Amino acid sequence: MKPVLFLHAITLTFGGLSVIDNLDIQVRKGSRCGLIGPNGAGKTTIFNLLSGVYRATAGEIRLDDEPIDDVPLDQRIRLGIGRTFQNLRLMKHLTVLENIMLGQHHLVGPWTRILAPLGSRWNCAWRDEAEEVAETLGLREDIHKLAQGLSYGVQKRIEVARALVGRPKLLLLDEPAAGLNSTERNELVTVLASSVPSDTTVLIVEHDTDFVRTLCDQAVALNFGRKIAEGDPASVCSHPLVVEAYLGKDEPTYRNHSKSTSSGEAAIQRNENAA
Ligand SMILES: Nc1ncnc2c1ncn2[C@@H]1O[C@H](COP(=O)(O)OP(=O)(O)OP(=O)(O)O)[C@@H](O)[C@H]1O
Repeated sequence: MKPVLFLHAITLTFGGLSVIDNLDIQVRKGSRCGLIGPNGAGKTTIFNLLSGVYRATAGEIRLDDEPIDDVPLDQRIRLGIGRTFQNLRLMKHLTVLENIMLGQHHLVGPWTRILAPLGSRWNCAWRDEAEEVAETLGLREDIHKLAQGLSYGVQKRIEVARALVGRPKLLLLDEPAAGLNSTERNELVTVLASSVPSDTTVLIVEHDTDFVRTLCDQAVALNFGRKIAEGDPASVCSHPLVVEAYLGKDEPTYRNHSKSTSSGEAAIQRNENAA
């Protein structure tokens, strides 16, 4: 089967500095693919290449066998590429439902049209759809609350809902578990597993390798913009080059890798070996 997402020989340089180096990645349709690697490895840069923020210096990106390199940023959503962000980007003065509905702009029109049916009795297919997505992400009881008063975990789920309501064929989740406590993280795994349609392909940047092992069926590890391992998540997370990339060669008892204390089968395994 042809991959739904195909990156071939992707290179990106900034002022002569190579950030992504001759990278090949293929992702199967419907896969939940984890993208892991230490800080600065190039993970978010890949998302920025896919969503059109950056253009590769060389190489080719295909979605559903169509090259997308020339498609401008504001048209990528129409190709079916939806994303969330490492740092929350919600309209905090709007309600949960309003925030979610804003993810329908490419399907419905400008925000004045999207939000017009709120507070009215119109039958409105897109409002109903946003409410359904909210329900599947466990947001039903908060739907009319302002985003700004809600917990970080709930706000993270609103971002996922806003991306999902745009009916993406490729969903990019940038560190969905970052900043969540273990209860929120487990809830997120459960709602993602049940709410994302099986034919939606999901690429997940995440430092929390337990999260990746639980949710994903495929993983790719990067370091310095290069692929250092790929395959099933358990093997990738424990691959010697991945362990070394996260922990370094000479620090076997390291416990607190910068952004991800819980992360890392790699980290945990190394600690256990050292104990
Ligand atoms: N616009 C830019 N100009 C110059 N360098 C950049 C730019 N964007 C990213 N980089 C560099 O590219 C490298 C990869 O950054 P990126 O944010 O993709 O890493 P990451 O793997 O997502 O890291 P983290 O886990 O910390 O988010 C870093 O060295 C970063 O400084």
